[in-house]
Amino acid sequence: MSDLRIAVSGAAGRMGRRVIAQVLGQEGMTLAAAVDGPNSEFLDQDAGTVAGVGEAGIPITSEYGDGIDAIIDFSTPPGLEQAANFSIERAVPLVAATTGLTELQIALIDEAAKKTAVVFAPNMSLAVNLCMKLASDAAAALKDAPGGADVEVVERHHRYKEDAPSGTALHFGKLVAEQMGQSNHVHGRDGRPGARPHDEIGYHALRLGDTVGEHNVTFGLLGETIELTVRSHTRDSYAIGAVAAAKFVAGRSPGHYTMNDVLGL
Ligand SMILES: NC(=O)C1=CN([C@@H]2O[C@H](COP(=O)(O)OP(=O)(O)OC[C@H]3O[C@@H](n4cnc5c(N)ncnc54)[C@H](O)[C@@H]3O)[C@@H](O)[C@H]2O)C=CC1
Ligand SMILES: O=C(O)C1=N[C@H](C(=O)O)C[C@H](O)C1
Repeated sequence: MSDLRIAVSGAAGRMGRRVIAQVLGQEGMTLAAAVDGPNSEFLDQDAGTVAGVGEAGIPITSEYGDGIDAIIDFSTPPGLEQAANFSIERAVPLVAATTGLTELQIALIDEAAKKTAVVFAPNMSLAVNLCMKLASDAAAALKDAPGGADVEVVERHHRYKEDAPSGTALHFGKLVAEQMGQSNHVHGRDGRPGARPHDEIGYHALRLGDTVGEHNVTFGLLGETIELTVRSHTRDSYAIGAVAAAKFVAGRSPGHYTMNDVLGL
């Protein structure tokens, strides 16, 4: 069987470099393209060298080429648009990992899923996706807890992160709200907001040094508290999940697939 040819979007970024390292290190997988922004200082440089894993023979470019079996995108909202448009034009399977997208950009991913197989997830890590399931289960069990359960989501990331709260924090909140029905999503608190209504999920975004990524979901009951915490120590936890997702979507029927599908959760 021939190698799976992967294009990495956001190739010179923190995540792109780790994805390239994974792709180059895996049997049965080839780096077919390394795409970064049109103004990237890394254009024309070797993708493997930029990733710190030795020469790959693939230059970083601003355009996709031919012969791509799947795209893994960890870039920026415009980078995701470019990747999704290419995926739509060529029916190339897409792993969409960029967060902080607009409704229009999400609609573009939906369009791609009509043409090809797509995994669109704010977090590709095994531990985080398992924690999402646990949070959903906890929310279902606590839905009718006596006195009610207050849910707060706290996330910590590195100082360079551009969107807040994280896509993962928002997804935790969505999963909880699907079970418990909260319709009010509050971002931080200030002044005198008054007593906390039950119909609310609070989100709090911390930006600290080089923190890779941490999420905490707290269920506050009357008399006791439950906390779920997941910490990513290395970006490889996301890169490994993304590469597994690329293997999963390649050659699969069009449609949206989840990380639960990929990871068998
Ligand atoms: N779903 C997941 O598991 C994870 C998602 N992310 C998300 O991935 C995204 C990237 O994160 P980082 O690597 O930390 O950011 P970064 O800022 O280090 O890298 C982004 C890269 O995208 C490049 N870029 C800009 N325009 C582009 C274009 N048109 N086409 C291709 N590339 C382009 C930039 O030049 C840069 O090299 C963020 O949205 C982040 O939230 C990050 C980690 C895990
Ligand atoms: O920007 C990051 O670093 C991360 N972004 C994702 C998000 O916004 O949820 C996933 C992970 O937490 C790291």
